[in-house]
Amino acid sequence: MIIASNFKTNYTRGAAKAFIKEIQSFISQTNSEQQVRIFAPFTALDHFDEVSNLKVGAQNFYPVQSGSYTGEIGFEQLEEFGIDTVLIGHSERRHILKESQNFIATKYDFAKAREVEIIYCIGEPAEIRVQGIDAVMSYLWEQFEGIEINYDKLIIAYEPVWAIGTGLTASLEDIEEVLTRLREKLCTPLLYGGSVKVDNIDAILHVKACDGVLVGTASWNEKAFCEMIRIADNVTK
Ligand SMILES: O=C[C@H](O)COP(=O)(O)O
Repeated sequence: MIIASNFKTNYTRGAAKAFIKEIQSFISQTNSEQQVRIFAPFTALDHFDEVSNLKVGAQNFYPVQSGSYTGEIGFEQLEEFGIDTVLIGHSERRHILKESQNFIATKYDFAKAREVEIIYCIGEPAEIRVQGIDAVMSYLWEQFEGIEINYDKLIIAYEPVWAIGTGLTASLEDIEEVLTRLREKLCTPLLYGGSVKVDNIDAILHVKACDGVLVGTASWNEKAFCEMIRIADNVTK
């Protein structure tokens, strides 16, 4: 399964390095088979010791190799550190940074052309959720506009906006219903994100169509993140 941590706007370079080192040694000692991803801030990107099933990725990028885009990070800067996994479409970029679906699709095409792994995030806000599953699915499918889903390095993360950083997790039934409906059209791994923590990860990973999790807040603690990886190791599907 895929167990991913998104640091968001947290962790200094030094703290991120210490975190990644601890996760690497946990994976090595336990021979964990999980595919672990850590999306660190740009300032923390670096060359890290090789642990085959752990990758450090980028939370964002500007869709250029390099150029005159003041304040942005292009692929040249990611390639320096061998970054080959990126987040695209995260709700905080859609809603807070106002990224349009058109711009998200441009970023997607750019990353796909460079053959990197993409964790593509989708999710509905609360006002859509209350309208029921059909409204939720229409909203989610709109977030695939311009996205070529037949890409072998694509992973989808379903993250209801109202569940992100709120402590409110979607019910297991809701997660299962959405992931099952996505599965009808997508053959990529499907993750759930939104207030995943040590106490609920086991149940979420047991949801039939769920191939892993994208964790924010609860992963910002080495011990808790290691515990989540350990729990995932005990889930057999
Ligand atoms: O990228 C991670 C998601 O936004 C989930 O964040 P959260 O675990 O703090 O709810």
